[in-house]
Amino acid sequence: MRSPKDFFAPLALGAPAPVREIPVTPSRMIHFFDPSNEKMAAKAPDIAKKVDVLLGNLEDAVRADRKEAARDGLVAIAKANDFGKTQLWTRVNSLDSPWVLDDLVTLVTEIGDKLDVIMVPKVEGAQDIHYVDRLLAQLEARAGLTKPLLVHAILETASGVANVEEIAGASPRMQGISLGPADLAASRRMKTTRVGGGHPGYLVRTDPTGEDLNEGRTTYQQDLWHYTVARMVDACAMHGILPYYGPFGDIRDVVACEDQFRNAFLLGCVGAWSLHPVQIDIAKKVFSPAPSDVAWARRVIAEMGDGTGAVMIDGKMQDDASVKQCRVVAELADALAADDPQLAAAYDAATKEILG
Ligand SMILES: CC(=O)SCCNC(=O)CCNC(=O)[C@H](O)C(C)(C)COP(=O)(O)OP(=O)(O)OC[C@H]1O[C@@H](n2cnc3c(N)ncnc32)[C@H](O)[C@@H]1OP(=O)(O)O
Ligand SMILES: O=CC(=O)O
Ligand SMILES: [Mg+2]
Repeated sequence: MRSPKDFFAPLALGAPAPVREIPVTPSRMIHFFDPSNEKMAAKAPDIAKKVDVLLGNLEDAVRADRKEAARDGLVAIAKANDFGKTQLWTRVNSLDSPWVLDDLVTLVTEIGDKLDVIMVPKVEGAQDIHYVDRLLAQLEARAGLTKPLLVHAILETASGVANVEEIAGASPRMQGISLGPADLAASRRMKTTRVGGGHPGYLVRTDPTGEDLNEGRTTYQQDLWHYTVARMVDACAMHGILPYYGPFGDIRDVVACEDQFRNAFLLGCVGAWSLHPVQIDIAKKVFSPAPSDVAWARRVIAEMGDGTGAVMIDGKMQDDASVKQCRVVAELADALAADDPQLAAAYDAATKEILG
């Protein structure tokens, strides 16, 4: 464990100083693509215009015999394109794999100036972040980088969940954490066979209404991921980093995907992964606050004046605590609207309707 006095000191001579605040730029969807897949790679520059984050995936879902091709493909794409405000991230192979060392050495030295965040899978504890932290500092120094790379952990092992608070605070590079429900289910020996989402067998049932135990008993499907997402959100908020829902594997089921993303949004997540182009707009819609919520938040803020005391608005009591919630929504809306004239117009129109 680093002494608090040294927390913000560079970990290698010549490495850039770590950031003190994690930049809060839009990251509603982290769009995954396989840089070794020629069709997907060809689409990457166009997709980059529609997403907040483009992520070149080198880990699971890339065939073992395509790992080098994926790494080289990402280097080529990054060198050939300027993605403007769209962030470029990568997911490297896991720390126990034969590929990760070359992933990190190649990516940082070849395209370290183009990359924003390195996603590290299957993080078990702070020790994994410490390893990556030092190695990145050495590589940044070698590459002469002036901006430090940030690190994003995937929460997808039972041990990672048990240690999530120390992972979130392990390094000033920690940008955020994503839930990885597929590997987490396997690690926990859950009996699901899916990539994220719910399960019809995970339910509660109302009490019996008579002798027949099967008669008139409504069941309600429960959210398998509630506990982990909530715990991850708290760990991230405690350390000033950003929480994300991860993958939703049933690409066809755009309805349940939207539900899962919205649960995460309401609990505090800032984004989710898009695995297929069809999931990009779902994430954009869900992780941008609804115009009616923004209008309401702006109204509460306006009516609360200096933000203290209590007022009644449409029969609902508002005070210091609700105005703080409203500020979260209004500030997110302002940040997203700054780069999106259509969203800005929708927010202003809804606000005008209720504030005049
Ligand atoms: C548990 C985890 O680790 S999740 C994270 C790892 N998984 C991933 O990254 C998966 C990424 N996505 C994919 O591999 C693919 O989307 C799949 C396998 C799910 C589906 O692929 P396909 O069967 O080709 O889907 P589909 O036929 O609907 O694709 C339509 C078009 O979109 C393209 N496409 C599909 N996914 C993507 C993507 N993520 N990015 C860019 N283009 C894509 C396809 O190449 C195809 O192009 P074409 O019209 O020129 O042929
Ligand atoms: O990597 C993601 C997961 O769900 O596993
Ligand atoms: Mg995984």
